[in-house]
Amino acid sequence: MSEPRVRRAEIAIEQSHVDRVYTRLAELRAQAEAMRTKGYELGHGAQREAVFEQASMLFERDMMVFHANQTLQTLDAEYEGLVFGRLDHLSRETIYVGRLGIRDAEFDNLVTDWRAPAAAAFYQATAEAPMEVVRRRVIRCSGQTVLDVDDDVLIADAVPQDMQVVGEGALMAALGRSRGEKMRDIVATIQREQDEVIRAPWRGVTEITGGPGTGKTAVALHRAAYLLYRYRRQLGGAGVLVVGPSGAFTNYISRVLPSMGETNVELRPLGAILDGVTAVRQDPAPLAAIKGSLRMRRVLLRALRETPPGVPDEMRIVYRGEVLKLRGKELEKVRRRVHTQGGPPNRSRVRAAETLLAALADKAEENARADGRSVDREELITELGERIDFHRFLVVWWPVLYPGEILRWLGDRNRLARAGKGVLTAPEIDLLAESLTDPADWTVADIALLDELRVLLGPPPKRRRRAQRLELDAAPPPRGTDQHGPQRPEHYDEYSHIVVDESQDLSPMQWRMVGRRGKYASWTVVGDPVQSSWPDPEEAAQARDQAFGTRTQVRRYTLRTNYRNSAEIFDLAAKVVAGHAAEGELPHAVRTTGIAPDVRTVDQRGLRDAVGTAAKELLDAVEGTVGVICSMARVPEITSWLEDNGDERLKVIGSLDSKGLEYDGVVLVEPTELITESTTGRRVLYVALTRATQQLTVLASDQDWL
Ligand SMILES: Nc1ncnc2c1ncn2[C@@H]1O[C@H](COP(=O)(O)OP(=O)(O)OP(=O)(O)O)[C@@H](O)[C@H]1O
Repeated sequence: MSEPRVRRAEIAIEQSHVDRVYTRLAELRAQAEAMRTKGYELGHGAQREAVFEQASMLFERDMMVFHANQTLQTLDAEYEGLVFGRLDHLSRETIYVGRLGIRDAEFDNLVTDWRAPAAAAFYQATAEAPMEVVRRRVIRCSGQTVLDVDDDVLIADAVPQDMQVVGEGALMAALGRSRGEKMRDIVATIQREQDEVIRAPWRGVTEITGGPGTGKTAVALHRAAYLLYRYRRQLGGAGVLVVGPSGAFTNYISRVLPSMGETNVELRPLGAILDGVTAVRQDPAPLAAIKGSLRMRRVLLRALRETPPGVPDEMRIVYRGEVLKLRGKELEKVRRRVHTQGGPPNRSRVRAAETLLAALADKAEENARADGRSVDREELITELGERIDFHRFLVVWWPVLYPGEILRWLGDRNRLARAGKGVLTAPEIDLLAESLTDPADWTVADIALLDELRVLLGPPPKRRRRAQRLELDAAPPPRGTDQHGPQRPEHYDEYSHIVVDESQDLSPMQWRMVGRRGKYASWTVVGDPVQSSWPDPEEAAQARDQAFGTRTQVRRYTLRTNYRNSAEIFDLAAKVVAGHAAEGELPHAVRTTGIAPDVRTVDQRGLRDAVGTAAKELLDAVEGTVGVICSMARVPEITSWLEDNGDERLKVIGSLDSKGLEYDGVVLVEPTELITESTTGRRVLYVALTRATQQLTVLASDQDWL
């Protein structure tokens, strides 16, 4: 048979299996529906029964409905390409690999879940170590239709007469496909080096490093899905948290886990880790460096011990006809005494009352001594401690404190100078105070400070918590990959597994914030040191190790193949960091397109037209998305330039926000500006240059960046 006819025949064979799978899926769905209906009927019946019977019937109803709903949720996930692989073993046994396991009515396997041990050979078998697999086949579907098949022969001399082999390079085909708004899963083409990381043991810390486009993010997400499948009992209840650099990024990856049937994972950008407040604005690099530094912990601690603005600076109370008076300095001394005993201020009001009463007793004794009298201390303390005017004073003088409020105080330069004395330099104090004067709008770096303050202050009394919420921000916290995610208590800190993506950019204070959520967790940590924009890597490493706990075992993996960029594009990016990356730190790009990056010198006055033209050219040239990447400062301007374009595939994005994202075509505007905007500018430019899968146009008014 000719190659196209063989291919057609093989596609037809796979189509008939895929049809069986979808028929079975419909049956399972109908069964789950029926179970749910029956559960509800049981609930209605219960109303007529005696109380004891009623309770047990309602329990049974809840269990039935719960299980039915879970099954339906799994079956209803968007299974694009439910079946994507097939293994033909030496024993002539065949298994199909797919996004979930399905058995027929006789309990025979129709599809094996890709995470099951039996499917591991689909990713791990090679010609050198074939694991008894003669032929590995990737099946590409659209909806329920098989479009194509692609085979690898692993034991060439064991191919039976009647076994056909078609195609070449399912991976290359997948890599060449156009990109959409959201990242796709890679279950059909996971590579061996990636599979090893995905299936690594779950305990301790698994660290994944590698250059841009090596699939670190994809691997970390598949690992989360794998761990939940294999260790659901250990991990499922407490939950998995995935932390990404920005909302654009978490949105970009949001479809990957649901496409594998996992909805029980929370995705949160760094600006939305703290419940009740969401920040998207980034600080300029020098400011972010101050806010992220561990030194801020001392500054915050001192700030919250200061006298709150606006509290009374004198106390007067009448005791048995005599006025007892504490002046400003004396009150401050009392406040200091309470703080030096430690403990979060919101938990210290009782201690504050005791210390204040002791100071009043001292005062009364002092007065009495002058008149040659004596005072019964015990009596005074008991009597004043029960007085309403004493308590009225106490609540204003020792108010409940909220994180947002303390950070706002630091917008007052004098206050910040006192709190930062010997810790921050004068220029740092100027910069920080200025940034905190506009409190309405928190930045991403502020969130870690607010979270630190939350812990340092301690929880406000219960009935005040609502007020604290409003104090932080009225926006509801982002929850999970979708609304089906579990409802967890506020400031939940018992995740069983935490995935941190783009970890090279977490500041020490952010590590503390994330670490707090995983006191008992195992970790998957993804990063590329060469892409780091953090100025003090050592301090960050220290905070990071602390987040993991001291005796945690760390497993390290490095991915070395760049699957995103064409070799032509990556070559240019590599030039930009030459001398900034160690030998062997840069990955190897496997795909060539024959299209070199287009570097254009433009006149600054003509920039607007040049951007418009380049964007339009790329939109015409590629099928998927086009990103216009520029310095953070230029985003509003360029967005307005392209407003009239109207093509949904076109996005304008600032350099720092482009982390982790990718586009088929990229227009990179004024590369030198990316370098000068940040303290680690070359690395930021390197990140931006490695976002394109197919075509890259660089528009530069100078050649300094090269
Ligand atoms: N085995 C694979 N099969 C198909 N596509 C893959 C494979 N591995 C990676 N890719 C694709 O390569 C691209 C880059 O992957 P990913 O974003 O996970 O890389 P990364 O290492 O996190 O990159 P960066 O550090 O630059 O953000 C994605 O489009 C991903 O789907």
